[in-house]
Amino acid sequence: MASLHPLIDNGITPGDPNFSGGTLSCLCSSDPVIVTLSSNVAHNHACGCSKCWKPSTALFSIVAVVPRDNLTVTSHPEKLYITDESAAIQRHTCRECGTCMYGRIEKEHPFKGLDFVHVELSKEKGWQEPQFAAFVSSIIEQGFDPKGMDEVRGKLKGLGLETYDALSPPLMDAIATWTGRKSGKLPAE
Ligand SMILES: N[C@@H](CCC(=O)N[C@@H](CSCO)C(=O)NCC(=O)O)C(=O)O
Ligand SMILES: [Zn+2]
Ligand SMILES: [Zn+2]
Repeated sequence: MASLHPLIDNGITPGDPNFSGGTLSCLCSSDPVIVTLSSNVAHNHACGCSKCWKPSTALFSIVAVVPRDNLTVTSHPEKLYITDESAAIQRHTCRECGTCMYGRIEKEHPFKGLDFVHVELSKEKGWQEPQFAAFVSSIIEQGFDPKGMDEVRGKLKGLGLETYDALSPPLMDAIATWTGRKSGKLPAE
């Protein structure tokens, strides 16, 4: 079967709960963009959506969040551009190597304040390991044969990753809570 993602194809290595951050580098062989994170990430997951950056051979991205105040571009910010200004998550991508260094939400949104990052861009060990697989059915939209979905879901479950066709229930509940409060159907916090 095609690679799910190189970080998980051969099993999942648990992260270190005491890990306190590190650096992400783009794939340019010279003058890479470097992003420094001052904390570990949270909600790390495999994402099958068409928008998240992933290695060209992988079916899924591995993407996590970090508070935006914990993220700084420490080298070559001038190489970054936003791939899709209209998307909720504005993905700041290296214009030379095409690597997404972080995704930031600027509009009103339940996850505003969190940046989306890819820990495979770091040499350090200890980042939170993937917790679940999201938007699994979305790989079909990108050309994956629907007949192979049982195998994909089976492989993800075998790795200990529960599979969802949106985000995980706690994240979907957080989105719905935000929406309910905004409309007034739920009391304000
Ligand atoms: N089927 C679509 C789904 C795209 C989608 O909604 N992606 C989610 C998850 S990205 C990280 O988990 C999302 O919130 N996207 C907002 C954005 O990317 O701006 C597809 O595959 O394209
Ligand atoms: Zn680059
Ligand atoms: Zn995604």
